[in-house]
Amino acid sequence: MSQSPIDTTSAPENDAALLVSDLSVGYGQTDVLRGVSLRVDAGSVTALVGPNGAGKTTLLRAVSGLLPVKEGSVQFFGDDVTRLEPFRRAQQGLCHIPEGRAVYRSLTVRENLQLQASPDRETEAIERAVAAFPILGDRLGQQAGTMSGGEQQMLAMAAAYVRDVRLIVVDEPSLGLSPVMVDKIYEFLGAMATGGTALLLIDQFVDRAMAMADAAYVMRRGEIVFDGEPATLMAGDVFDHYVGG
Ligand SMILES: Nc1ncnc2c1ncn2[C@@H]1O[C@H](COP(=O)(O)OP(=O)(O)OP(=O)(O)O)[C@@H](O)[C@H]1O
Repeated sequence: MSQSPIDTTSAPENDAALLVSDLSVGYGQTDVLRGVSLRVDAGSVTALVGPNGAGKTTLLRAVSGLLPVKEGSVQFFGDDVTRLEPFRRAQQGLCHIPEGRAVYRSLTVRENLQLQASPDRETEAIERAVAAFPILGDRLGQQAGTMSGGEQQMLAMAAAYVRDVRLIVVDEPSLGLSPVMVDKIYEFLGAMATGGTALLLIDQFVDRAMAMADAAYVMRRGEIVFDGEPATLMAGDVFDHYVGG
């Protein structure tokens, strides 16, 4: 087990899709993350778990640039993006799928996809999204907010598919969905991973997340307390030890 110290330098930096080093982030005067280090290897899946309020969402928001970093750095495929605007990170191939159904509810499915697509590639984007989630093809003219929760989540996930994405950071993709929908979402994530896209995944369905992960991290109270193999974390009472029952 290699729960500490975390070695973020074991491979050349350009083998890392994401390299987070000694990150401290907070809200106002309150520090939430303290000295967090984490790496996601290119083309691999990393799962991040931890109890409620541990700081997982805060980490993803800092990675995609939605929260300012107090100390430490974020590197994306070898480039320091710590101070880069979120849209610049997105242009470089970072896709953040936040918790909840991240769609423009008053726009149609087609309009949502067009907004996510690269300029001049809207038609291709819609074709790719429909190939991934055929149900969206029947709903192109429908207001996104009137679709079911699962359909909205598919639309949100399709954002990762309509442009050239190198790393997806995804926050609780299966929250509130039926088992069938969760299957579809994981099928999609699995296909993205097989295609070579790196993933950083938070999910309360720990078994599902760990089943597809190459690496696992546990966060508690704003600090990483475990990093290692998913199988190690899931063996015996290791998970309970780090995450709590
Ligand atoms: N906008 C905010 N302003 C102030 N504090 C916040 C804000 N958002 C989150 N926090 C606090 O930061 C801490 C970490 O929250 P965060 O949402 O990152 O945890 P999490 O691990 O994703 O939790 P969960 O699994 O419950 O979603 C919590 O104590 C939370 O109350």
